[in-house]
Amino acid sequence: MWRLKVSEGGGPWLRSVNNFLGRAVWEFDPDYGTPEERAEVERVRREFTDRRFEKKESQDLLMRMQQHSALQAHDGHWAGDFSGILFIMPILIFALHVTGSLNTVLSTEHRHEICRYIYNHQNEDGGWGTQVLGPSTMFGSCLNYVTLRLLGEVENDALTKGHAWILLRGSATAIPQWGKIWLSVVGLYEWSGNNSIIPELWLVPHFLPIHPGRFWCFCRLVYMPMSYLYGKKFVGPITPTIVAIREELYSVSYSEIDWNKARDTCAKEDLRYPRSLLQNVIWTCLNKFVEPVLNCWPINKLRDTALKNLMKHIHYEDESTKYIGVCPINKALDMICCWSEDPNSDALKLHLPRIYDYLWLAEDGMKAQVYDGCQSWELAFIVQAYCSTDLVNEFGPTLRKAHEFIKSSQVLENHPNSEAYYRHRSKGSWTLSTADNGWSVSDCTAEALKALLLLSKISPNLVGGPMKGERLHDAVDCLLSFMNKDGTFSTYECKRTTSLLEVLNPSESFLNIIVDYPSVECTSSVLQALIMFKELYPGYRKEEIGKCIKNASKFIEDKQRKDGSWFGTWGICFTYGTFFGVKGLIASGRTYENSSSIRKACNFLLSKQRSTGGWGESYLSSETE
Ligand SMILES: CC(C)=CCC[C@@H](C)[C@H]1CC[C@@]2(C)C3=C(CC[C@]12C)[C@@]1(C)CC[C@H](O)C(C)(C)[C@@H]1CC3
Repeated sequence: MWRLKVSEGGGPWLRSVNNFLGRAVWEFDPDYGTPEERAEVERVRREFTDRRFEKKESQDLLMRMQQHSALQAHDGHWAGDFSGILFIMPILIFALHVTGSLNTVLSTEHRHEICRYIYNHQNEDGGWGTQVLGPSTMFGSCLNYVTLRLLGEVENDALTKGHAWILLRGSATAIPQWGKIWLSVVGLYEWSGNNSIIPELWLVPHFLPIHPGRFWCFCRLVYMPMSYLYGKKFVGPITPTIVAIREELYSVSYSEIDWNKARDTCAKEDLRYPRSLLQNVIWTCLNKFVEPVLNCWPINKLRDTALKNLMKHIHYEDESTKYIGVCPINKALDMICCWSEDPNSDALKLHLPRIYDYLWLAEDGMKAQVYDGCQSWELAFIVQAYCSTDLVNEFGPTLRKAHEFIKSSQVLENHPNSEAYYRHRSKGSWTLSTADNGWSVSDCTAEALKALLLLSKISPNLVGGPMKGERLHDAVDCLLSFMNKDGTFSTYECKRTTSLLEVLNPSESFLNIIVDYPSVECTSSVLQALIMFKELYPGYRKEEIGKCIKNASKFIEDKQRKDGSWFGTWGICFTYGTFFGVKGLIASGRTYENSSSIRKACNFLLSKQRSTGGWGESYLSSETE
């Protein structure tokens, strides 16, 4: 039976800054579990599959069975599923396929569970969505179809239906940009059918707004390996399976495809953000003029320099995240880059055991998470919830373990030579997940600090000793370092460039990915943390904190919409945004009586209450605003 291993790791190829705290990995142990327990696992799996079209999310039943009496893991955190995006497992499988490590990293049981998941989440029309709840797209369908084929699946009804879906809607030539790039990497699409992702862009002077070092970290780190692979025109091993899939994905034979035409084709199911005229002009110029010039002697010497530079940055990212990466996408792509540089490299060996950090198991099968978890973030809220009840005395041991977890998950140092690699300060911060991930986030730091400050008010006999003053100061220094010029807060870094550059986003699938925009959520979390800190430590960086509180609350007030709500970027949209908007304003002294913002927010929330008494919202709010 499968078992969840928490805070474990070891061996020569797995490194950690804090003994793997928070690492949750599923392992198959054939001897584990009683016959009754195994029968129960089978039962919940069957139930999921039988009802898969009505209820698309799993309920994490296998984890709940493991944790028996309570959900908290022995290391203090609450493990759980953090998945839902259907293009992440494919890129991980592509990376394993390209590097020849599919069967060494994934056991037969892993592969079996991955297929179970993909089949369970195939839509009734035969395609796959970009995410579990969504309608079928070319992106989701092609990538999941190819993944099943790479995992050795052949000739069955599900594949036949998937295949038909793809061919009926214009075939894989109509996959959006990211799909084109990934299919090119595994040899299922030609690089000439892609738009340029010029590696030389990284060589422009850093003071220019267009330097990728100024882009939002996800965009920067995902396009970094993409650009490397594009620059090298890298193609993985052309195995007999790849040759076979080439003939399945298209309506004409692979050798007859018009790649020039394919470059600008995108299925209507996938075209969320069609390109503007200006964008078309830019991409045509890049493809027709810039790229050919860059390929001419002697300018083409630049490409080598550009690629070497990119690889240096890729190694830095891998090392500073202990080979986890800032997200699974860049992890998988970086892994392919490392392999293309040297198939026997230590870097590749260090990448492999970190694949498991992204895999999660539930009754619907094995899925890929969007991050290596959200341990620190969730734990901070759970602690705050406990502290808001009068049950603290009854849950001393739970809070003590959670407290220990927060203290041990703080990032203690900046990454070496961080500025040269465009990294923001990390000393004193918390990540969304584990300390090994290493990427500090403004609001994750704020919420962890809030939890610590609340715990510091409870007797140490009950919840353990408070964190040392110096480390609290590090946390506050780090929070202040995240402040934008106007007193607002973005996610991982400060806002570094202008939104005019969004014109360079060719993805068709994602909006606003070039700039790290301030959000009401991040600004509110930091505001609350600073106010709570100021009450306990009034003297520390008094003026800056005071100014920050003023600007941040003003930003929140200004961002409120006419109907009293706030647009939330990072959760299900208006309900989530309003929750943060209100909490921020209340923390800074606004009340129902003295603030029209709060009154408007109340009216908004009351107007959205449902007849059952609760609140809910469609995930489509974000897209349709
Ligand atoms: C689509 C791609 C590229 C896949 C990787 C997904 C990441 C980019 C996403 C997944 C989860 C994600 C939405 C998240 C965030 C950033 C982008 C993430 C990491 C952050 C950390 C931003 C700040 C937010 O306030 C909050 C902490 C809630 C979220 C958490 C999830």
